[in-house]
Amino acid sequence: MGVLFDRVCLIGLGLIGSSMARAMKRGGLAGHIVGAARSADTREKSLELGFVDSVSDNMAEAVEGADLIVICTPLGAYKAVAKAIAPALKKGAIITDVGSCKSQVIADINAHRPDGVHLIAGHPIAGTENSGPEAGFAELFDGRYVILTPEAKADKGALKKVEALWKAIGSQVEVMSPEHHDRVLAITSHLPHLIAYTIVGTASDLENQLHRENADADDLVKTNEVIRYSGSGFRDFTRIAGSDPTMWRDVFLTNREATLEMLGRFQEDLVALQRAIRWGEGEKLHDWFTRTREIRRSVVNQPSRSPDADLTE
Ligand SMILES: NC(=O)c1ccc[n+]([C@@H]2O[C@H](COP(=O)([O-])OP(=O)(O)OC[C@H]3O[C@@H](n4cnc5c(N)ncnc54)[C@H](O)[C@@H]3O)[C@@H](O)[C@H]2O)c1
Ligand SMILES: O=C(O)C(=O)C[C@]1(C(=O)O)C=C[C@@H](O)C=C1
Repeated sequence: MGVLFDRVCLIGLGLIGSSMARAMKRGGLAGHIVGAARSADTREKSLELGFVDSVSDNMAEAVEGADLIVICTPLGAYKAVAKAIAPALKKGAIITDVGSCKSQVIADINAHRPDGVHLIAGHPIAGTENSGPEAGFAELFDGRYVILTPEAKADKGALKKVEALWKAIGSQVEVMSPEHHDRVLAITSHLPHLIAYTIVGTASDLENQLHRENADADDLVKTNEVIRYSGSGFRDFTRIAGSDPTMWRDVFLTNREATLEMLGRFQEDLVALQRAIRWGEGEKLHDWFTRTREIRRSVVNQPSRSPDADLTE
């Protein structure tokens, strides 16, 4: 494919930033990759792993001369990042990002974006529960969707370049409005994480309660029952619930409205199933589970997805 951007600056060298850097190195897509990270440990590790050509602890210095800037930090850092880099951005540079929510992100960046600097916000629908520079890998985005959410007035040339980059990385690009993205992802990604965080926390609370109730009994439960008796269904939830706390705190605070809307719908359906169990409505339960089994089968049969890589451990 060859070099698409002479100088790329990645801000944040965690799972997603380091995976993008690795994928760009694999394809020879960037002339020079500079990584900005606050911690000396991350900077050293990133150089050692070889997915960046240089590093800096100063975001403004790092973006100097960059043609593409990719913000790969948790969402709560965006405002400060956008403000810090604004004075150092080159005219014609393109800012993009990988954040899990889009409407707020665009507002945060636009508040400081200088004239003549383009913004094409984006979100790769690929990840794991791990974080940090060592967690990344070049294949993370292979065959996966990347959603770009340019504003209607966004520069078409800049959109084409960011689209070309993701395609060269091996992803499928979809373009949609930021608002639509945030509603879709609220149900397909944000709510599932909230449910996983809830169920694992609830199980742990219950376990603590049992410990207290049985404290003087002969059959005192000594080992961690959440771990000991977890079937693979519960283990799948614990994988998701092991995701980065900072990242997910920021996702829920950023995509508040859409998440609350989807949570409301989910609660209605949960109550309907609760009622079906109470009243012994087997047919209703069976119909519901038949429909969801079909959905599961169509998900794993999607040509662009490797069967369970991201659905189970
Ligand atoms: N993890 C996923 O599955 C996934 C998938 C798609 C998109 N995303 C999005 O990607 C972004 C990064 O997530 P990640 O999984 O790579 O996280 P990560 O924790 O692995 O990496 C985040 C990086 O940002 C840096 N950072 C944190 N706070 C900062 C601050 N205030 N200023 C500057 N740098 C800061 C960290 O030091 C780290 O290098 C998030 O916005 C997230 O919503 C994550
Ligand atoms: O596989 C996982 O661990 C993920 O949760 C990845 C996942 C998702 O929900 O699909 C998580 C957050 C992102 O913004 C994109 C992808």
